[in-house]
Formats: sequence, C-alpha cells, structure tokens
Amino acid sequence: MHPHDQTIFALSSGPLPSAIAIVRLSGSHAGTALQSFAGKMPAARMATHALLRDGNGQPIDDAVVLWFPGPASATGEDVAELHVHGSRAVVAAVFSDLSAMPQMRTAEPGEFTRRAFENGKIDLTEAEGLDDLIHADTDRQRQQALRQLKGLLGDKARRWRDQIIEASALIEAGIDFADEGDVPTELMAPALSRIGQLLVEIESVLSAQGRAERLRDGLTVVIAGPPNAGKSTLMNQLVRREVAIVSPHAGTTRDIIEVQLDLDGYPVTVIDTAGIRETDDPVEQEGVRRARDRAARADLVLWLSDDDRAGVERQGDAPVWLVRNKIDRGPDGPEGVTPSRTESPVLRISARTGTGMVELLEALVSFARDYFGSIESGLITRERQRQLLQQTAEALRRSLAAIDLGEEVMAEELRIAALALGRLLGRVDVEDLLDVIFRQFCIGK
Ligand SMILES: Nc1nc2c(ncn2[C@@H]2O[C@H](COP(=O)(O)OP(=O)(O)OP(=O)(O)O)[C@@H](O)[C@H]2O)c(=O)[nH]1
Ligand SMILES: [K+]
Ligand SMILES: [Mg+2]
Repeated sequence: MHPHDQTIFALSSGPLPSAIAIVRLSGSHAGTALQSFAGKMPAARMATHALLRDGNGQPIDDAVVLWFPGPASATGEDVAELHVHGSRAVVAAVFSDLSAMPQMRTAEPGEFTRRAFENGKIDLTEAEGLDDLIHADTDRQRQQALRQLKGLLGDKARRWRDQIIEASALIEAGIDFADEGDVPTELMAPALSRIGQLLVEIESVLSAQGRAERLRDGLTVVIAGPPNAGKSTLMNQLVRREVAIVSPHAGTTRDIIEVQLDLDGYPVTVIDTAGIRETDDPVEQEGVRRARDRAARADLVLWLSDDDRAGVERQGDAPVWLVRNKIDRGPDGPEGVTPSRTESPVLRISARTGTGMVELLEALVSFARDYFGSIESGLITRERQRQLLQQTAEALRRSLAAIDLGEEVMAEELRIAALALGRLLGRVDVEDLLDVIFRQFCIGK
C-alpha cells in the first residue's frame, strides 16, 4: 500500500492539559473521520461548532472543527482539524476513536510537512524554514526562519537553476552546430557571462552564510576560573534564577550547567563550570576536565577571579574576558594592578550585589551583535544547504575553466550545478533540462 493511502493524525498543539488542543488529520480519509465525529461536513475553511461523538454515538466534547479539502490545504491532501478542550481524557478519547478507523494512524515526526513537500506545496528549504520557525526561541531566530519559510533561498535557487539550464541550453546548441562544422561563438558569449554572474551571486550568499547558521545554533559563553571565584553566583545573576548551587566551599560545582538566554534577541547559552584547580578528588577532577573541555569549545570565555593577580588559563581559540569579581570586598592587594597575562578587557563586578552587571551585559550584547553580524543577509541556515551551494559554485567554476576542453565538458559541469540546486530544493528532474533544450531552443533537428 502506498503510504499516502494512510491518513495520519497528530496532536498539533502543545503539551496537555491546555485550554484548547488541536488534533489535525491529513489524507484521503480525513473527511470520513470528520463526518463520523461531527455528524456532518462543515463548509470548507469555515470554523464550525460541532458536538463530537465517538463510534458508539457517545458524546466526546464540544468542539470547533475545520475542513480543508485538498489540494488547497497545508499538506495538499484533505485536512481536518478538531479544536477540542485540551484535557488528556478528551484527546485520548479522540485518538482512540481515530486509531480504530481503517487506514488511519498517528503521524510520524514531521510527516505533515513531508507530505506538503512531496505534494509540491513547499520546497525543501521552506520545509527547513518551517522547522526552524517552530523551534525559534528568540525574535531574531524567528525573523530568519520566516525568511527561509517564505522561500527566499528557495526562490533564489530556482532562479539560479533556470539560468543555469538556459546557459546550458545555449552551450548544448553550440554542440549541435559543431557537429555541422559551424560553431556559433556568439551563442557562447552570453552563456559564459551568465555563468560568471551567477557564480558571483552564489559566492556572495555563501560568504554571508556562517552567521546565519550560527544564529540558528546560538552563541556559547562559558564561565570559567578558579574555585570560589563566584562563577555560580554570576551564572545565577545572568540568568536571574537560582540554577547553580553557591557555597563558600571550594569545588561546589562539578557538573556543567547550561542555560539558554535571550540576549537582546540573540540566542546565548551560558555555561557554569567547575572551578579549575589541581585536586585529588576524582569526582572534582572529572568536573575540571569537563570545564576545560567546554571552555575549549566556547565562543567566549568569561574568566572569573576574585583576585587581581589571577592568571588566565586559555583553552581553544575563543576570546577570554578577564572578569574581576567581588569588588564589593574592596581590592585585595595593591589597587589598580592589571594582570599581565592577558590583553583582554578587565571587567569589574560584584556578582553578589549586582554591581557592574549592566556593563557586563552590555558588553555581551555588543559581542553577540558583532558575532552574528548582519544576519539579515544570511540565507543559509543549514550545513546541507551550504554544501549544495558550494557544489554548485564549484561546478560553475569548473565549467568556466573548461572552455578550452569543449562544450561537452562545460555542459556536463552545468548539469552538475543544476543538479545540486535541484537537490537544494528537493527536486531533481533532468526533464527540466531536456524540456528547455528541445522546446525553447529548437535547432531544427
Ligand atoms: N563578597 C562577595 N562574595 C561573593 C561574590 N560572588 C560570590 N561570592 C561568594 O563566594 C563564594 C563562592 O561562590 P560560588 O558562586 O559558589 O563560586 P564558584 O566559583 O561557583 O565556586 P566553585 O563552583 O566551587 O568553583 C560564595 O560564598 C559566594 O557567596 C561577590 O560578588 N562578593
Ligand atoms: K563554591
Ligand atoms: Mg560553582
């Protein structure tokens, strides 16, 4: 049986209990199921009140139902929505009735989107944008996902692909003329300039990509330093919650504690670590090892100390800011001593009283702004997209370099470029290429 003969259903709203729960159905039996629950078919795309009844005619819940006949629906198939009261019992009753219906099963993760993609409702980049949008935590992530969902990358890729196919058709035409011993070089010149322009455009999108990808993953800030410097106190200050245990006992924190933070719209993960020191305690040793390991993979390290003479231990390449804590206690040692082992800015705070926190937060926001750069120009959010665009650019480059090797080689590289863009969109049809060659560029054969 083709999987799409099966109608899928899922809870499309958040965790239960909730005020309202939305059960969504997609597939050819969605209408029958809706009819059997509601006792009638609502008008298409109109919110309709209905008393839902189970298979034995017993009432389940007072609901609002919606009917989206395909193909003008989110998935392209018949879609029904049941907006019921969000209790576990109501949803369980609806699910149990649905499961009993023939060719009806619960949806796998992403299956509604997958069907939308397979039915040509969205391309792959838009599907990825949808996934990003659902998982966006901060406003800037949301904006980026929406750009993706709106198909900005997909639109570009489609246009590039059409242009490559056109250029390729020009070159293929040249091949056919060459058979007759008459190579029309005037056909090649526009094709070459088109490929050149495309390459520049794709390369500029590629160069702006790193930041957009980073925005998706967020920025990692690790708080590290010697025991009792006040790392956990700072952590709690930054995230405004008591997430980490604070105590005067050196070696309190052993596990890595991570908290996601929305810093002026930028996604930041703040990480508290074990105080770094030599120790005989095997548990603490493991904590120190994890702290060093996490600091090595950070984007920024806040090296906290409560002592003006403290040295910084660098792990990895991330910038390290020396943060002097406990300034409420006054200087210990000669005032104004600047540590010699770092060129990083020295921030002075009291994690306990909050002094200097505003400045520290401002510095972090400005770091985040620089780090993410002008993400508005970033269109690529996934490694998959980047690799395929890189393959496209490489094939275009090889095609241009193959000018002395003949039209066949050039055309072959263009086919590879168009194929990579097709994969980006999730569509691979050679038919497109043949279509243009045979239809638009009729060369009398
Ligand atoms: N006076 C003062 N004391 C502080 C400040 N920040 C932290 N402390 C105290 O310093 C002690 C250690 O604080 P923690 O936050 O547990 O230090 P830590 O760096 O996480 O320690 P470990 O996890 O053991 O490495 C506690 O008694 C805190 O109350 C501060 O700004 N001023
Ligand atoms: K401590
Ligand atoms: Mg701690």
